[in-house]
Amino acid sequence: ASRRAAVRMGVGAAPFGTPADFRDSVERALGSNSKKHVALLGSTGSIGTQTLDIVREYAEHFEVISLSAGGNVELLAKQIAEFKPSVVGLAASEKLPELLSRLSALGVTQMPKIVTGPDGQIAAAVAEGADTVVTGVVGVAGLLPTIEAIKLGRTIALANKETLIAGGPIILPLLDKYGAKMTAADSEHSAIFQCLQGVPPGALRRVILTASGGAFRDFEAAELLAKNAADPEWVRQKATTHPNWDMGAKITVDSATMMNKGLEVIEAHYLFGVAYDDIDIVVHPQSIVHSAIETSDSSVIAQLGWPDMRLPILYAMSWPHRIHVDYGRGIDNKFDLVKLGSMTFKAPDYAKYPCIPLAFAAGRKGGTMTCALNAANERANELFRAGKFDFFGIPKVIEKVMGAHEKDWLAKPELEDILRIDAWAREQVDVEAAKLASAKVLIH
Ligand SMILES: NC(=O)C1=CN([C@@H]2O[C@H](COP(=O)(O)OP(=O)(O)OC[C@H]3O[C@@H](n4cnc5c(N)ncnc54)[C@H](OP(=O)(O)O)[C@@H]3O)[C@@H](O)[C@H]2O)C=CC1
Ligand SMILES: CC(=O)[C@@H](O)[C@H](O)COP(=O)(O)O
Ligand SMILES: [Mn+2]
Repeated sequence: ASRRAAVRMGVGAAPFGTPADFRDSVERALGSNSKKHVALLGSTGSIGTQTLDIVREYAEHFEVISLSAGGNVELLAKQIAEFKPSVVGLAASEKLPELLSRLSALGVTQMPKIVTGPDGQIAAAVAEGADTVVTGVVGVAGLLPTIEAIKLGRTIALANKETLIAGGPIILPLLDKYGAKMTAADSEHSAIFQCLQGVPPGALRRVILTASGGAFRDFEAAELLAKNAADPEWVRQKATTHPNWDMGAKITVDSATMMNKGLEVIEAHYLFGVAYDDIDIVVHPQSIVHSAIETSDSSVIAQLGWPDMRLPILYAMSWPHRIHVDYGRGIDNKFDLVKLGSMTFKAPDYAKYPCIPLAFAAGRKGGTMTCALNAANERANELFRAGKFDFFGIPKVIEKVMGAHEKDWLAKPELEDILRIDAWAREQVDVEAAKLASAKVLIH
């Protein structure tokens, strides 16, 4: 499996030679006549806007072909005016009139083709002329557009981990069938991917996935329980603020429960073919070591840098090449170990973060269990942010949904099975939430 995954991700395909040869190859591949043509899903979000920062700064290497967004038409209109995509997807159909009037106010005369509703993202993903699809949409809403892009053989620069976690059993065979590549934009997986370049297939022994520890990393489990009982609103506010990264609301809460790390374990398994027993999690509060690998000869290789998502996004778009980045030009400043001074590492507390063992269990079970885990988490996370659910209720309800899914579990699902189980798991969360609410235990 690891050999197949390595080939799928093109590990070992990086150009070797003298630095001058390398520079030549970059210029040939990414020179002004050979840009990457980008379809960007979720252009108005954290990943989306940072992707556009890169395109703006390195316009000689990247060009936007299409954009898609949920409902932030104010920002979407500005992006259309600046990047002049040929296709735009807008999920919130009812906001089309507002988008059109904003475009008119901005003096946009070169109108893109605009597709609304769920088809909007698909239209953006398959837009003619795009070769690289950056998936910055949040949640399983990215599944269908990603599949359609894979069918066209496009490179998927994957930020939208939920799509791979829910759809891994169908996406991996599709990548093989259509010869499409998937590169990693998630910072940890970018680190692993970068460390793997030049590592021969079969020589990956272990992955060391680093975790910031999220919003509650400085609390003992009992202390956090007591705080939650006394002031759940404080816990809710804190859970939606990440100590190191400026990210969307859903992933920030996933980081606080450490479900984000659980999802990343499954993501690493699917991307790199690494067995669950060979994935370790280490809490590293500074988020400088973005992850590491151990090779078969016991060498440990890590990737380091300031916490700045633009670098992993850039590499996911420019792979297998590395473009020249001037200090301060788009990406964070020069990395400096002396300025950094020190780094710390500790083991995660699984009692405090039950989402991690749940994700390992779902991953080991495989098949549709990761879809059930992902959907239950998405819904529980949403209810928590809406103030309808308790922080500690998130893992409890996910565990219940996973248990209930055992009887319908499928090892080799079709797309229809994934969509059905995703919907079912969300409904189950609502059912469980209602029961818990009547017991006045977990809902406020
Ligand atoms: N942010 C980060 O640093 C990192 C994010 N990721 C992953 O990247 C993905 C995006 O995260 P992030 O950028 O933080 O999230 P945000 O919430 O900041 O952005 C989400 C984007 O998706 C759009 N969107 C939401 N729902 C839909 C829908 N149903 N149809 C179409 N578009 C939709 C939003 O549009 P609108 O706002 O217009 O409604 C927005 O553009 C997630 O899967 C996350 O796990 C991974 C690593 C790091
Ligand atoms: C930036 C990024 O890749 C996020 O997934 C980040 O890793 C979240 O931080 P945690 O390590 O707290 O989950
Ligand atoms: Mn990450």
